[in-house]
Amino acid sequence: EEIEEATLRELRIFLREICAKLARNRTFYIFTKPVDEEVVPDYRDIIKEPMDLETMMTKIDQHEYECAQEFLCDIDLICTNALEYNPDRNPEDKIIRHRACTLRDTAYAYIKAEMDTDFEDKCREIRDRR
Ligand SMILES: COC(=O)N1C[C@@H]2C[C@@H]3O[C@]2(Cc2nccnc23)C1
Repeated sequence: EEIEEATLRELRIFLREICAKLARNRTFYIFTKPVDEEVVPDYRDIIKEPMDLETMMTKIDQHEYECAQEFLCDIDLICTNALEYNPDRNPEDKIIRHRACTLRDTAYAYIKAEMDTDFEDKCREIRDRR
């Protein structure tokens, strides 16, 4: 109902700012857009559920996140995809794995630092009720 819609609106505003801040960080450039299948033809043979920050921004606008935990699940997906597709000991793979882990840790830190725990609890209660 109306109070709940106001809460979800506030969540979307908060998540857009977190998502934009991550996308502005040049360390995370490789995660800002979907991996181009013309550039990397086998990517979608290996990674069954691609994810990136631009797709996440669209999901926010489509009301697909009802709490911060669901947003962080997609951050985790970006990270595990990168670890799975780039597993080798060569320098390029190591760099992208390090960037993926840094993206994950930075996202969790931003949300913990800037989100009221009882606001997240309220979002989860609304989600669980629906
Ligand atoms: C999240 O991004 C990734 O997991 N990848 C994996 C691909 C392998 C490597 O880096 C990527 C793009 C690319 N293009 C050309 C040649 N090699 C690469 C980005």
